[in-house]
Amino acid sequence: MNALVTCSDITIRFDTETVLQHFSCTIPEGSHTIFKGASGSGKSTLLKLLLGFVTPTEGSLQYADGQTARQMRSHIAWLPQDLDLGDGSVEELMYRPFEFAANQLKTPSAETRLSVLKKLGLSEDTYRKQFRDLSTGQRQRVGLAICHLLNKPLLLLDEPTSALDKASKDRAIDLLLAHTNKTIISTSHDPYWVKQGDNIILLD
Ligand SMILES: Nc1ncnc2c1ncn2[C@@H]1O[C@H](COP(=O)(O)OP(=O)(O)OP(=O)(O)O)[C@@H](O)[C@H]1O
Repeated sequence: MNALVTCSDITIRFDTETVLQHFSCTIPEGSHTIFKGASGSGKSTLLKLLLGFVTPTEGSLQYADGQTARQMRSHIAWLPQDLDLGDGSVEELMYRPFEFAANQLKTPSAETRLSVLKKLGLSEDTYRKQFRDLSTGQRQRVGLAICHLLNKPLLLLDEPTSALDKASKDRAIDLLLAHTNKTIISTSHDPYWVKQGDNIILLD
């Protein structure tokens, strides 16, 4: 498989803290790559590097087609940890990402949005609720539903199963991982999710 992204000898330093040092990796196109490591090892920072939100102190990051991380953003669906979509109902907030010009043509119907939520085990009642009133696991599933509906070639998922029970994890795996030709890069401590990866990168 061709490399979608290559990290070469990357060091990331915040003030006096060195989060990553001389870190290199290759992420094949079409892989499910998982960054696995202890809390504080730099997993979320790596996803932010891939999004261009963090700049390496040393080293370089290259996407296959010569695009910068910032240019790649329109091809990426990102699920951050502790997703907070702000005020509004799930119904309203699921529209928001489709207001951006790059996503407008993909705007899903209410029927499609509901059907994806149901595939993740959420009900119509959840769809009508205020996002801020949802449990952490329900929020996480709304985020996964949005990532799925955005239908981007690259998914970045930060601890996507941290608040999910086994049945919800299985639904997320069926929706996002089964029969896909996308590249998925996730971070996880969860052995059940890590089993789904085909390129596991351990961080010290
Ligand atoms: N913008 C920032 N400024 C200063 N320090 C930061 C910044 N972002 C991350 N860090 C530090 O970098 C280290 C790694 O953070 P990161 O969130 O990448 O870890 P993680 O492996 O994802 O952890 P967890 O599994 O707990 O989510 C932490 O010590 C964190 O405090």
